[in-house]
Amino acid sequence: MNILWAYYVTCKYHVVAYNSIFKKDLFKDEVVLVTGGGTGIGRCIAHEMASLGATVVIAARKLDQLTAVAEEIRKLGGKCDTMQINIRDAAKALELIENIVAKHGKLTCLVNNAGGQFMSPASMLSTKGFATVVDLNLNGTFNMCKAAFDGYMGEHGGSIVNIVAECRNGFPRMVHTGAARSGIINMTKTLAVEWGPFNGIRVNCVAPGTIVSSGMKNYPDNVVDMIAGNDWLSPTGRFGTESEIAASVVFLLSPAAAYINGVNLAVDGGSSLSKGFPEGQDLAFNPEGSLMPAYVGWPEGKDNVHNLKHVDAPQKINDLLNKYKKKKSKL
Ligand SMILES: CCCCCCC/C=C/C(=O)SCCNC(=O)CCNC(=O)[C@H](O)C(C)(C)COP(=O)(O)OP(=O)(O)OC[C@H]1O[C@@H](n2cnc3c(N)ncnc32)[C@H](O)[C@@H]1OP(=O)(O)O
Ligand SMILES: NC(=O)C1=CN([C@@H]2O[C@H](COP(=O)(O)OP(=O)(O)OC[C@H]3O[C@@H](n4cnc5c(N)ncnc54)[C@H](OP(=O)(O)O)[C@@H]3O)[C@@H](O)[C@H]2O)C=CC1
Repeated sequence: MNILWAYYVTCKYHVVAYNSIFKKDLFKDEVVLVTGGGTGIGRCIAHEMASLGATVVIAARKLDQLTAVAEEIRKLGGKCDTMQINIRDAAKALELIENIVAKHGKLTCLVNNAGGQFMSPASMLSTKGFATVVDLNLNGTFNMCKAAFDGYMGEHGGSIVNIVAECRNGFPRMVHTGAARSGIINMTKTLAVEWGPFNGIRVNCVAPGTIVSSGMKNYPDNVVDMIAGNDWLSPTGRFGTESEIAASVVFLLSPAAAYINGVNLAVDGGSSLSKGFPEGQDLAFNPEGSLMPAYVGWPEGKDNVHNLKHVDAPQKINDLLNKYKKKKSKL
């Protein structure tokens, strides 16, 4: 009898714990701003958060892309609004936050996903080119954090996730972004400490490795070719998916991460640990293909979990997803 009772209690509390974290309305009281939410990783984060009940505001420069994503989300039953922003403009950033609070009553989560760079060896890079990428990524992310603090979170609390890039061992051919993203990682630690006492604000980073996403469309064909042929250099034998980045963001914004503050979560399949072993040397990981199937959570639905038509990477990189999905993910 005691054993049966213990089993009942274990099951009951297991279910309670499970529901308390993963229920579909987990974010129903949250208003989430995702910068760069009209494309790629930002779009996927917006979908995931909306599917968990959040009111999502997506913001970037190109309104047409934002409108299309908002329509997708609304068709699936989610709540999504669009607003225009250039994150390099600090005054406009504050205006954006004030508009969100005026319209939606609050801003409880901010995902600083907007950003980017171009590829260039440091020796060929102009001073202006370096400054431009630092301004976009480092200053732009600070502008948004500060605006969120001044416009709402300083008084009411909230949670911020800064998307950076895996750059543990530097970033050859992208010195500007490596410097900017490392700056964001350090800034995140400082803000976590300074702003924690303001109603429990949490600030964390997610550092994607190489991800099959629309962002790759920004690179010329020769760079895409080079990237597409190098997935086996990761210990997982593959690149990551937009869904795998979105899942880590959802986790960090959720109550499950309530005691996580100031961290940089690498979502890179361990590739940052294996850098320094170029092709042809002893660490050839999985030339035959990935042993870790990809998690593709969005687009959602039983039959289209692996229907990847919404992922909008260059063809050569998008095609890799078919290779990665061969073994069904247990997730
Ligand atoms: C093994 C490799 C693995 C690779 C992993 C990749 C991991 C990362 C992936 C991603 O992040 S996905 C991509 C996400 N999205 C983007 O990157 C956005 C694309 N980039 C841009 O939008 C722009 O490049 C920019 C960074 C925003 C800059 O645009 P902006 O209009 O502000 O600058 P410009 O006025 O055009 O130029 C300013 C300055 O920079 C120089 N410059 C611009 N592009 C290049 C280039 N391709 N090569 C060299 N230099 C460039 C430009 O010449 C200007 O300087 P000056 O010439 O005036 O001195
Ligand atoms: N894909 C990958 O392998 C990796 C990506 N990342 C980072 O993840 C983030 C998302 O990347 P991904 O989805 O792949 O790439 P995308 O290029 O698709 O996304 C970048 C987004 O940022 C927005 N953006 C750029 N500049 C500005 C600006 N000045 N103000 C407001 N919005 C801006 C763009 O919208 P718009 O042009 O309309 O303004 C776009 O939606 C980026 O920061 C990227 O650098 C990091 C590591 C790896």
